[in-house]
Amino acid sequence: MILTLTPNPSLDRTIELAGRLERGEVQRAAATSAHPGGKGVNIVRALCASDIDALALLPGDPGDPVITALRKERIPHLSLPIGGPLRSNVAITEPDGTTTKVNEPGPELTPAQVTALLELTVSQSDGAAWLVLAGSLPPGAPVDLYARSVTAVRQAFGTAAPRIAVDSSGAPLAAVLAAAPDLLKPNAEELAELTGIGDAISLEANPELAASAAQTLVDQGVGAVLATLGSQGAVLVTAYGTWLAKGPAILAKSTVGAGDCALAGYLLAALRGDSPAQCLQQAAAHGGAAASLPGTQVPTAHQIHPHAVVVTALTRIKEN
Ligand SMILES: O=P(O)(O)OC[C@@]1(O)O[C@H](CO)[C@@H](O)[C@@H]1O
Repeated sequence: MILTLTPNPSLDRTIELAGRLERGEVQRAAATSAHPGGKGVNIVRALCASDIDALALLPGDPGDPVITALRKERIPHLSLPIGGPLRSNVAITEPDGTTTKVNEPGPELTPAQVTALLELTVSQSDGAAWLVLAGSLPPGAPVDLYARSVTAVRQAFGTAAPRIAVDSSGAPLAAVLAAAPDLLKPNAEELAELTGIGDAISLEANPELAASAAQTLVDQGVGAVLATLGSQGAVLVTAYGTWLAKGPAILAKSTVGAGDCALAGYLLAALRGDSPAQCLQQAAAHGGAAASLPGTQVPTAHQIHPHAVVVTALTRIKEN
């Protein structure tokens, strides 16, 4: 089973425009949609679409639109009531795939609610294969919440603890490095910010540079780094080697949630015991399929084509 924690979930509203976004103008939406979101929620939606046993943990009252939608969509979840509304995030998409995203900060959690969320995460980790700590932290959550979660889960279960993946950004991502998670899933921008190497544009344009930035994280004790590089594919760096994946060119409809689907692809491949290169291939296939769908829609099995993704070993240090 794959467990995810999303401390700052959202109702993701997507507004599709028929033309370019014009700043300062009144424009009409061609279509709109709303889905329960937040990175860990998207990962569970993507895993369920591939028939993988998964559970999303999140704050949220039973009547909150996010929780209501999760129930309606039959997405397995456990929510912790917080006595107030979750946030709404807005994505505006243009016909060429350009997406403009505005994310709210989220509701303020009390120290007791943060503790309850951490305790729920530890108790639900019993028997899980993976725990994914995902997204930004809401106001009130300490910046090292993910680092504390890694430590608490490992203390509780020792060698039987789930492997732990982190998909976050900024200070919470930097703070978790000290806890040496098993997997990090940064995009190019997050990787550049975390390592101080290059920037989003240079890392996407130069996967070898992205791989060497990711290598610095593995050298610091992170188990593996899956770095998604937008249309340039993805790289995977582990203690066993470095691989680059490149999928066929796609017409992107919405990149929102594509990184989450890439991580879901990696995890489902890891769960079935695939090699690192195959996990990367599945990640790139999932991510590409998600980007070709509107909004935060997740792909189903027949929309995902791992064999169309070419994986190249950049370095191979040890057999595994
Ligand atoms: O504000 P955060 O937590 O960093 O990101 C939240 C978010 O942008 O991430 C998902 C896409 O990855 C969306 O479902 C959601 O709106």
